[in-house]
Amino acid sequence: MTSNPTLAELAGRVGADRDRPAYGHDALITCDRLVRVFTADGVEVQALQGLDLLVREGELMALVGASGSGKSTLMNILAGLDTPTAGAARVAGRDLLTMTAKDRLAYRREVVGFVWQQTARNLLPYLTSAQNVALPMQLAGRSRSGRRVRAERALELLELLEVADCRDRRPHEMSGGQQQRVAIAVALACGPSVLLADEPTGELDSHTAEQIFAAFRTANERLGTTIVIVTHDQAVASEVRRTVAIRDGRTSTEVLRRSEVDAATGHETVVAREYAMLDRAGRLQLPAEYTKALNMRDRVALELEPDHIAVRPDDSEGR
Ligand SMILES: Nc1ncnc2c1ncn2[C@@H]1O[C@H](COP(=O)(O)OP(=O)(O)OP(=O)(O)O)[C@@H](O)[C@H]1O
Repeated sequence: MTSNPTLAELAGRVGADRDRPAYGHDALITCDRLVRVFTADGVEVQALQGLDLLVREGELMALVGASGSGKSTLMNILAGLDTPTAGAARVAGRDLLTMTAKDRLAYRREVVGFVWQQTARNLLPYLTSAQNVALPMQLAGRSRSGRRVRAERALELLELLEVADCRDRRPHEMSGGQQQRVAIAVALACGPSVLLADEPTGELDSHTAEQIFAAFRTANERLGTTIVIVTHDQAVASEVRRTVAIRDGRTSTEVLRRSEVDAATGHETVVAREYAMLDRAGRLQLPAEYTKALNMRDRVALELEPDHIAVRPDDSEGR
């Protein structure tokens, strides 16, 4: 490293920084230092504290985190139901902070689809499955394409999600798992760029939860829809290639999984690796179990090595 850069070198660095593409320029979902503060009874709660997240087009990913870590707050913002206090959030080129009420309505109808935990919140009780799936198309002004075309698309989606046999049933005539599959079809009706699901398997047993997860995967693979699922269910979380953990209103760690094929046996195994998120200010959240194991608190010692940075317990005592 040069300790005294020349003026030309400094100018070169500034130029390189300016030409670097903006954060998240190629992502479908970009959250940049997202903040959401709630005030209840005069007390401020910082639900999101500068959260950074990038999701690329076509991803199927899970968000996990303890109760109260900010998952639902983030989902409500991405769904266009709530507005952040500060920071930036963009989905499919739409700026979620500056959208007008009219743009927000169009965004909710055309860009995002959602599936909630409570099966009852996803479907209208007095409509059949086919009518529930056709309704968003009608509301989005696709009536010009005609009732028959909407009914055909509704049936196609119910077939894709393997609940075509439920097309004439109302929600109370179906199991929880069937209702959630129909809910996914409703969420996909207008061909959204992003499908958001907040604990979609929370009310289901583990076997049904697996089937619902398979339905999300089908939607992701066959329709190319980008899907973000909030879940407490470790089994569901480990089914996806990427799981991002949220802690205290920030993304903290990320697990990436990839398949490896053994050249000799041809066996495929999934290898998982955990990463910590480094934010744009250089902040890093160390997993609590790591810091506890080495009794690290308040201050740690850092050393820059040629190919890594070592983080050691505070050794300043007695020096
Ligand atoms: N409307 C609100 N008014 C005041 N505080 C709120 C509001 N919504 C959420 N919070 C607070 O913000 C924090 C994050 O809540 P959030 O619901 O996003 O967490 P979560 O990770 O989804 O939790 P859970 O897994 O229990 O659903 C919590 O401290 C919560 O009490």
